[in-house]
Amino acid sequence: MTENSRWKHSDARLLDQSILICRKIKQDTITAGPDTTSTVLEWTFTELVKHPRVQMKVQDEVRMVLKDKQQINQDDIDNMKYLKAVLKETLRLHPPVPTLIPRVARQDAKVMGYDVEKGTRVFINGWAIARDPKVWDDPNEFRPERFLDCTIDFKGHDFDLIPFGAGRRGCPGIAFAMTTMESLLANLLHKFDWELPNGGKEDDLDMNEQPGFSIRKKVPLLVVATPLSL
Ligand code: HEM
Repeated sequence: MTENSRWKHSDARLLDQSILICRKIKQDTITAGPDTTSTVLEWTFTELVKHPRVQMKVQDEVRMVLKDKQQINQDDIDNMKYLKAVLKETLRLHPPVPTLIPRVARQDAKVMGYDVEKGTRVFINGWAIARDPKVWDDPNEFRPERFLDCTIDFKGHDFDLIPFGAGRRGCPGIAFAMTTMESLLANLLHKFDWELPNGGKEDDLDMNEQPGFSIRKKVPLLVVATPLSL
């Protein structure tokens, strides 16, 4: 093998590896993206139908900001503080990846007095952390107002709220996910009112969770959308 062909061989291997990594990223992105965002939106509508007061309040905000506008832009979304609080509260109560992605300890460590041996598989229960009564008042209540005057955010700096994980392997899709969910939610609340079919009552809603890649509703949500102009 000539010097030149050796280089070609290693180049080809590098290229193969890069293609594999790109495929993996694409695969992760395709599976991690739509499933999680649609799960959060389904829970958001479930909570809004269950809490008509909140639905009315967030619709008032969206309709006041948008008026007759048909196209939403980022400035409009930035003026929707309550809509952002509604999404945050949904992510707190219904994080779609509740125990994050497991980690393996690369070396022996001591965490808050506990010994974690090298090789231990560690799950972080973000779901339980976000319902910890030591941190959250009425932790099981859906109350978006708690986020109006609160600096706790979900970007990985406040460990009380980590629906997107944190650190080097935290979710890279956070900005994309939030922009998608905020604009979808604003559009759907701007144009439609949402209620249960056949005069169903809020208490009839099944709030059970279905385990899977993301924690969806066990019974899919069925709602009636009434266009605003009717
Ligand atoms: C509401 C929407 C989403 C939620 C709640 C969410 C949540 C998460 C969580 C909890 C992790 C694990 C982080 C950790 O263990 O620290 C993760 C990883 C990941 N997410 Fe998301 N995600 C969402 C949307 C998206 C979107 C839209 C994309 C892509 C466009 C995406 C791509 C990824 C990828 C590629 C990883 C693996 C990162 C790595 O292993 O380094 N996610 N996500």
